[in-house]
Amino acid sequence: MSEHDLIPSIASLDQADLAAALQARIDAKTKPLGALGRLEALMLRLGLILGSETPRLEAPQLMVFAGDHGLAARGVSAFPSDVTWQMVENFLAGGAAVSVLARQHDLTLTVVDAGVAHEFAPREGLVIAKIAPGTADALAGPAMSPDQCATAISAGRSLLRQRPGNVLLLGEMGIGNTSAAALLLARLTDSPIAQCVGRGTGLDDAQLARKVDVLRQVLQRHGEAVTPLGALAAFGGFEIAMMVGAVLQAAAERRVILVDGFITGAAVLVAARLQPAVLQRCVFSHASQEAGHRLMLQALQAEPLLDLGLRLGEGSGAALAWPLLESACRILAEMASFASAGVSERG
Ligand SMILES: Cc1cc2ncn([C@H]3O[C@H](COP(=O)(O)O)[C@@H](O)[C@H]3O)c2cc1C
Ligand SMILES: O=C(O)c1cccnc1
Repeated sequence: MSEHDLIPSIASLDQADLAAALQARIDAKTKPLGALGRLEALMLRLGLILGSETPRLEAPQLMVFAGDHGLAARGVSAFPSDVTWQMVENFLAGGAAVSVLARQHDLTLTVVDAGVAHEFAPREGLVIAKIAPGTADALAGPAMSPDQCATAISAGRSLLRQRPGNVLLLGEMGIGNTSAAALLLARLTDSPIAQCVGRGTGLDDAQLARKVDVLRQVLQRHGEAVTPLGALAAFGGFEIAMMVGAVLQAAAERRVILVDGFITGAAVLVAARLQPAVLQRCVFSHASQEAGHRLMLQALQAEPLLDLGLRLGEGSGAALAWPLLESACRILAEMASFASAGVSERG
């Protein structure tokens, strides 16, 4: 498949008239100018993405992409790879953090096996789209072949096409995937690896130093992998590549993309390097505790909504931020203006 067929074109949302109308609507509401703070920027963004002064969020899809990483065998995570499939079972059984939050907020939760090293019994809420049982060790060779990378992106796009609604909430699970995300961040922003690496599932100081050392070697081994797709194939993982496809498709369909933490951010970074207008469709849920996320947010020109010290992933931050999007839409639609409520304007 050529890159042209793989990557949809995504137009820039330049709608000066709608932006002006939205701003006037926000400013006319019964409150001092700007008093709803960053919620006002969120209203503007949602209005522009959905092309309406009174945007409505429909059938939100929380999709958790899961995959295993060959590099995990190098000791870059505090947990063993088996936790990936065990947590997939936990998501489906309703016991994980993201399961609880999805239930609380009526979000449709779909878990996607993008490449977990485990055979799952088919059941509702699980999509088996396995590219392979885990990526290869990125220190020994590329994590995936160019073909596998293209297949994963394409699968992410078609999964999105089949889902209803106009909001995608991104989540992921994959032991070792903070390493893949850090590698992508370092390569695509040309940043020192030490600034991109964090403790992930909870490495101590010595383990963190070892992780930095392993990742530095991986970067050296793949010095030629400088394009977004080249870096994605070199570093992995399947769940990240599938999210790249889902993000591109969601953006092409003008859905709102609610981005979670460090790993989903890496997928958005790759997608944005392929199609910069993707970023106009994104809302960033939170600032993660993972070191490197600050740099990633800068690269994504993102102002996250929450700062709760989260470092979990799964889409838990996206699910927590979801009610703010609902509030933004309701305020645009339902809050009175000075004129409609008969409230005196500023003297
Ligand atoms: C029980 C458990 C539940 C999780 N839920 C998300 N993650 C998070 O941790 C992993 C990334 O960290 P690292 O790169 O250090 O392996 C991902 O699977 C991520 O979603 C979890 C990790 C654990 C252990
Ligand atoms: O920010 C995240 O997404 C994150 C941080 C640590 C571990 N897993 C995920």
